[in-house]
Amino acid sequence: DLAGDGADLMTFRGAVGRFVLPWNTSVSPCMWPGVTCASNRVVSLRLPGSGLIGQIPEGTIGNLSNLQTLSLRFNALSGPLPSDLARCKELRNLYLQGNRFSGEIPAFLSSLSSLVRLNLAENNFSGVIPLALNNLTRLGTLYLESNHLSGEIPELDLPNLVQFNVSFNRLNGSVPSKLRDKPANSFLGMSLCGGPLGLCPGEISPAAAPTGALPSGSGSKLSGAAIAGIVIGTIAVFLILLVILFLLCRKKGKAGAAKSVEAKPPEVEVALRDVGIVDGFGTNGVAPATKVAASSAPAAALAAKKQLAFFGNGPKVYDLEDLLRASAEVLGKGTFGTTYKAVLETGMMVAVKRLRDANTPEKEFREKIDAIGAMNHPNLVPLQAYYHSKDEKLLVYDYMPMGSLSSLLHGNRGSGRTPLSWEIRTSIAMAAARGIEYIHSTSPTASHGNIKSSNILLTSSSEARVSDHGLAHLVGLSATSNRAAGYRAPEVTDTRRVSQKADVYSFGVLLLELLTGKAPAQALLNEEGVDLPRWVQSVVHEEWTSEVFDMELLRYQSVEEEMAELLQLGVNCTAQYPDQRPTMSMVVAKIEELQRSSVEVSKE
Ligand SMILES: Nc1ncnc2c1ncn2[C@@H]1O[C@H](COP(=O)(O)OP(=O)(O)OP(=O)(O)O)[C@@H](O)[C@H]1O
Repeated sequence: DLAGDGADLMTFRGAVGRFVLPWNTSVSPCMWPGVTCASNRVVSLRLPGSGLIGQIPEGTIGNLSNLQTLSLRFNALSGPLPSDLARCKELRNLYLQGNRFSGEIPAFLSSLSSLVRLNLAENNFSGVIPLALNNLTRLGTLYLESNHLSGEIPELDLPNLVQFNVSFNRLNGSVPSKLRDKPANSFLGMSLCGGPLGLCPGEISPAAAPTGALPSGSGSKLSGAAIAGIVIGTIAVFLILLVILFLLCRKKGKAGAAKSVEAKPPEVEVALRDVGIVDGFGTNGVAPATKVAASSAPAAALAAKKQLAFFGNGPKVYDLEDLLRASAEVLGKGTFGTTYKAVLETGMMVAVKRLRDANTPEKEFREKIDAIGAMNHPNLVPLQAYYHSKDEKLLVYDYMPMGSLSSLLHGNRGSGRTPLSWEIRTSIAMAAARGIEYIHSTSPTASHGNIKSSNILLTSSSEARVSDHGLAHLVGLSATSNRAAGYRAPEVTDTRRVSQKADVYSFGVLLLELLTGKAPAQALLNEEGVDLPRWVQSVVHEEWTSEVFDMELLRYQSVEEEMAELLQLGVNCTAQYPDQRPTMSMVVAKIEELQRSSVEVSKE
């Protein structure tokens, strides 16, 4: 049980990390840095580069029988591996690279049949590579480089092996047939032969073999005319493809422009007032394509009487009249109404949200909006001002020029796309988590109520900020607001009563979205999306395969553990029962830890 796991971990700490592991027995082991639990057992222990030193005793980690991931890479651990590690039958990932482990590669490793990743590189292991590793039929990664292994490489036949390296050992002989598709840099620093390393002495090249299946040059020489035909044909096909591509791009460009969230300025400039705001002409719809009649005199008089209410002590650089004169462009239509980008005559840009169906009584509205306006945090989109009348409610926010995380992740997946790096993704996760943590810190019942990727907006320097805070409570989300469906915690039946733990659930979905690149159910207009928590868990249940991650993250091999941990955090946040989910403060602490460890890895 968990208490037993905790005691074993403390013994482990006493032996190899007494002064470096800040584990506190007054809290659950699941809260200790590096420890992850599931179903009340420790399932992963990740202590990369933590200053651990010495030999791991028996009866410590070996007792963690539910362990799936053990990462002790880049420490100063030495001696043989404890033999009771053989009892960790659930182990999938074993990262021990960069230590001083010695002795033979233990035979028991071959009995850990769940292993998917095994990394023993950069240690002092000696002896031969055991043939019994062939029992590990799920193995996808086998890294053994920079040890003192000797003898020939055995006939390894691992159907799922993708990553393989035995460089810089003392191996000899030839590369076994089933490993000949691996690149030459899997076998560096030794005098091996065969496969990618060239022919072994006495070996005949398959191409030179008289009955070789591959066509060899001399027998099938092409005539000059045939070659010319092929060249001309290829060029013609290429040109046709180019024309098709060009036509497709043009078509897509046109369609995209109509749909785009970050729409181009409309051809005919429309003032905010012209969409019917304040003077009551409009229907809260999309900006008309052509300029509509100038506002009527009564409307102007109304506007003159009414004023914007500003928050904060900064200079009030515009008034309602300036705002109504600003040129407007629809950014999108959301749950609460339509949002416009307004460019004031001074060139200042703001986002104006025109609330739909906001028939909250004035007093209550003002109280709630004052509370929203008083929120001040670097990871929240600041509410600058608001306007309230019986028929019209406007909220004026800072304009976020880089748009939303949703459009960044799912918009423009074509060739012109700039991939979202691991660093940007983690910093967005960090910023969003801090924004939500701040909201939760304002009162024990305070929540955002509508966390999703279209409500995470980015500043010009790609810093993320949470938007729409407080609106779910101000206006009340309609149960039919489907775009939030994929983010909604299972226990939420009344969308006005959203708890902090429901925000954690939505944030978990957002994390999974960031890592997989997939949109949750109904998050995108006209697209299906997937039930992300269920999908991730089904893939992960099979194996921690890289398939679950966004293709754009696959090049960040060095931080694959951090990625897996962030994914696990997303899974934990989307636990079915609210009290099994972490708090936002715990989430923030975990992401901070992962960010630190990513930076350390990148320095290695
Ligand atoms: N302050 C802002 N700066 C820049 N763009 C914004 C701003 N606020 C909203 N947007 C953009 O306007 C679009 C519409 O936003 P809006 O908040 O009205 O709807 P939503 O986020 O799609 O859904 P919901 O209303 O449920 O939050 C969003 O896609 C977002 O990118």
